[in-house]
Formats: sequence, C-alpha cells, structure tokens
Amino acid sequence: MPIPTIDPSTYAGQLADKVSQFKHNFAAFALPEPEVFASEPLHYRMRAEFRMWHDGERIDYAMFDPAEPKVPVTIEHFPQACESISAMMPRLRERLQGSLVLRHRLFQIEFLATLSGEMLITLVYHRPLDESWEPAARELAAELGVKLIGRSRKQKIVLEQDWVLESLELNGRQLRYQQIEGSFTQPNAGVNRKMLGWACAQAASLDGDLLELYCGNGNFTVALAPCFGHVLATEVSKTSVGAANYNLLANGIDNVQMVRMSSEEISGALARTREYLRMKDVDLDSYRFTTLFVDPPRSGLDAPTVELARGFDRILYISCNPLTLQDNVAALQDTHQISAAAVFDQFPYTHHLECGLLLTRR
Ligand SMILES: C[S@@+](CC[C@H](N)C(=O)[O-])C[C@H]1O[C@@H](n2cnc3c(N)ncnc32)[C@H](O)[C@@H]1O
Repeated sequence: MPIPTIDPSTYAGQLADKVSQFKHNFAAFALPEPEVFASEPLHYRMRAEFRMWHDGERIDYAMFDPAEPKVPVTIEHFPQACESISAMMPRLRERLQGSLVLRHRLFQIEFLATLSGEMLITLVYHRPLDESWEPAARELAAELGVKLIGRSRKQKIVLEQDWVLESLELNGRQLRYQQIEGSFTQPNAGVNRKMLGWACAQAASLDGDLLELYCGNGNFTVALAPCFGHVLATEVSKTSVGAANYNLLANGIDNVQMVRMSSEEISGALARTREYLRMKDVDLDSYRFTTLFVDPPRSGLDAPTVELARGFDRILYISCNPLTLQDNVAALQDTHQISAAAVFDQFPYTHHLECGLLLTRR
C-alpha cells in the first residue's frame, strides 16, 4: 500500500465508493441500508509512528513506500494525525535536532494522543541508552508537556508512566479510558465515539446478559455495560486486561467480570469441554446470556467461535475487515439474519473500512 496522500476534496467520494463496495459484498445477505459514519477528513489519527531519517547532522520524520522500501519519504506535515500530534511534530523534531544525546541513533518515534489532551511519545533507539539520556529526556518531556518513554533493545525507560488517560462524552456520560503504550487502542477517536454510540443504540432494546470477546482495554465494555444485567468480558492480552480492569473501576462499572482468555479458550469453557483455573471465580451458570459482542482482529472469528456465536439470540459484531465478516455472516446465515448495519470510516483514504452488524436469530 503506498503512503496515503490526503486530498480532503476527494473524501466524500472515496467514502461513497467504500460504502457501495460494502453494500455490494453483503447484498446476498439481505443487508439493511447501513448507517454511514464519516471521519473528520483531516486530523483524525490519535496514533502515528515515523522512522527518523539521518542525513549528516539533520534528522527528519520519514515513511517508506512498500513499493520502494529503501527510499525514505521525508515528512514535514502529516495531516492524518490529530491536531495535537501535528503541532507537536515540528517542535519535537527541532528540539531533538538540537540535542546530540537525544537524537544519536534515534530510529523511530511513536505518538499516542487523546481527545483529553494527553500525549505519550516513545523514542526508539538503535543504541543502548546510557545515564546521559535520562536527564536530557526529562527536560524534553517537561518542556513539551508530554509523557516520554525511551526504548532500545532489551531496554525500556519510562519517565513517568507508560499510559495516557482518554476521556470522552457518550450519551451524557463522561467515559475514561487508560490507554497503554504498545497495546491496542482504536486509532480514530472521533469515529470510535460514533462506533460506541451506534453499539449502545443497538443494545438499548436488548436485555439479559452479555458475553464480550476481544474486549481490549474495555472500550466497548464500559459503554455497553449499563445496557445489560451482567457482562462477562474476555481478552487475550494481559496488558489490555489490566487496562480494562482499571477502566471498569475508573468508570464505576460493577456488573462486569473480566477474564483473560482467548476466544478459543472461552468456546471450550462455555461448552464445558475444558476447565480453566482463570475461570474459577466465574459462575457460568449464573449468567443468562442473550447477546454476544465481538470485535475481533482482521482474521475475524475462527470456526469454534462461529459455533459459539450460533448459540446466541443476538450477535453484535464490529469488524475491521469486511472480507472475514462476510465469511462469518455466510457461516451463520442459516441461523442468523442481519437486522442492522453500519459503516465507520476509521481509515480514510485507504481501502480499509470498519463496519458493524447486528445479527438476530431467524
Ligand atoms: C480489534 S481489537 C478490539 C479491542 C477493543 N474491542 C477496542 O475497541 O479497543 C481486537 C482485540 O482482540 C484481541 N485478540 C486477538 N486475538 C485474540 C484471541 N484469539 N482471543 C481473544 N482476544 C484476542 C487483541 O488483543 C485486541 O485487543
């Protein structure tokens, strides 16, 4: 995929093309008219990473076109990045340029920003970080008002903390989310808010208990929990489970049990074919599951998880890959139909499209 170029005048047209492709791909499944949630056409990404290109004394942000992987494309502006990252980029570059200890063998820079105004910057080096790095980095962090991490092979120096706190308004609630460096968070915060709103609107008329798979840091869990009696939420990444537990507490949610489990494991646990120590505090018989919420990686649901899904009256499915979603919907077609659909343009100017379906038992 070449480095995406941004021309906001083409935005509406490129989204219309993606929506029409989506409708075409799902036409065989009696797709209801999808709700379409556009992105901001500029400044929509809360995460960005760049290689640093050294030319003599000079350093520049750079990206590489996979078609020409050895030729750096130096970047002065990156209008995909949110306003705060865009504003920070030249300040940071100039500051690093002026400090040999901070720029020496600097390989990559990663930005993570929030709507709440926090920012975490990770500087990745191709050299061990010695004792001169930390004071210089502390001064930089204080000057720029950011959290800073230094990384090198087998080395991670966290100056303050390795996370930021997001805060966003949803249906009159102010939701708070810990987002940890290096673990999954939705890249387009504006569109993420629209996804949360759509998911809550679908769940408003549902009842019973919810099983959630692939919950990450509890992004949807925190938003959806008040719609259900009880929630069992699962996720495979230990770091994300830690963040999800933090976020349940931070948002005063007390009807969710979190378990670190892969989707493959939870299928076995619910079918009672396997027992897990991690489930020892979970009384599966106490749940009255009616709804399954899934937000899997690009590979979609594996076959055992599709079979698990078949047992639910309602499946609320957020997907970042319409192709694997299509396969999963086809596999469930004999038992479930699409009752509502939405597309969310998380990744403007690329062919990627996030989508949501509510599947209900026939
Ligand atoms: C697309 S992200 C969604 C996370 C979360 N729902 C959100 O909105 O931020 C997919 C999540 O699935 C997790 N994951 C990947 N493979 C998994 C598996 N086999 N079982 C359970 N979780 C998995 C990843 O760690 C990641 O947190």
